[in-house]
Amino acid sequence: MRSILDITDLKKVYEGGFEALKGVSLSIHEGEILALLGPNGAGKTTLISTVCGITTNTSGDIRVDGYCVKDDYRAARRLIGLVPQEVNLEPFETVWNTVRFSRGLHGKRRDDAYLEKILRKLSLWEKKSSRIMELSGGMKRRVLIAKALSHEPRILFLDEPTAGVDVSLRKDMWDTVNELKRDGVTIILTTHYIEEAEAIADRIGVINKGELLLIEEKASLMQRLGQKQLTVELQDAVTAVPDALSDHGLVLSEDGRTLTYSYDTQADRTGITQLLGDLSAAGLVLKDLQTAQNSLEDIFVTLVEEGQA
Ligand SMILES: Nc1ncnc2c1ncn2[C@@H]1O[C@H](COP(=O)(O)OP(=O)(O)OP(=O)(O)O)[C@@H](O)[C@H]1O
Repeated sequence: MRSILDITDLKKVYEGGFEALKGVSLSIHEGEILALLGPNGAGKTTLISTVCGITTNTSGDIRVDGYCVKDDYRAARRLIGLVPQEVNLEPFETVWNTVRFSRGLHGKRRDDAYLEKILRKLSLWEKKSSRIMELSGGMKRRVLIAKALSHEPRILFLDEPTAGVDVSLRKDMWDTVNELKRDGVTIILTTHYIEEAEAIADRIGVINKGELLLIEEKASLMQRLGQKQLTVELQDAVTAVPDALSDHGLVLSEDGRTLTYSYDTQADRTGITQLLGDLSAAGLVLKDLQTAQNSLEDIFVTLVEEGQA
């Protein structure tokens, strides 16, 4: 797969000595959606800001389609669109002028047909003459995207695109992001919402305390780290897990009615057959069985906790 952004050993030490990025290396594949997950203060915004030239890196190398962000700033920056976390629009300006000025700022020739296409795609065409202050929060966020796309970038950074946005708007945003991907735009988004990464990302990177803990295909990550749980509902409550079942690592619920067994989905043997035999031999009558896959959230929490330990 062709990479469109290569970051090598990126370090950022802020004035005052705080080390926000401690040597991050990653490559972004052209056309993918990468979600960067991490708790508050992990370094996600710092990473985006250094790639976009808003802050300078202390050391390391950043190349956008081969162009060095330091030595070839203009060529590199032209390929990037940034949708910032904060809505930073001029309230009295119209939607149309906002995107037109933004295109001009990047030194691109006027192309009203292209801007119309972008506004239509983002369902903003009907609002092109409205002033920003007249728009809803969701529309303002879409204007930020239109602005970021105004100079036809190939990589779009979205810094927490759905922070504080209600559920239905969040889903709209995911549709928009997917559509941009279909148009060939490479997308890197940061998020606190694991469900967001789960819903739209092709690959997931986890950052904590300035370090990239992992970067992996979503599907393989979930399969590799995902455990499954088998929950057994008992006909009659028990006060403790019978001794004969102690090898299975079962967890008894507080009401004594359910036993939970965790198993590795990748293992050759899950141990379920043995468990069911032992349950029966222990005289327990089963009322119901359920299995559930660990969510990305469980995986993420475990990773960050391991990193902190
Ligand atoms: N200008 C600055 N000067 C000093 N420290 C800074 C500066 N900007 C950010 N930091 C620190 O760097 C760390 C990483 O911040 P950053 O904003 O990159 O995190 P983040 O992962 O984007 O967090 P959030 O999810 O809360 O936005 C934080 O501890 C933050 O306080």
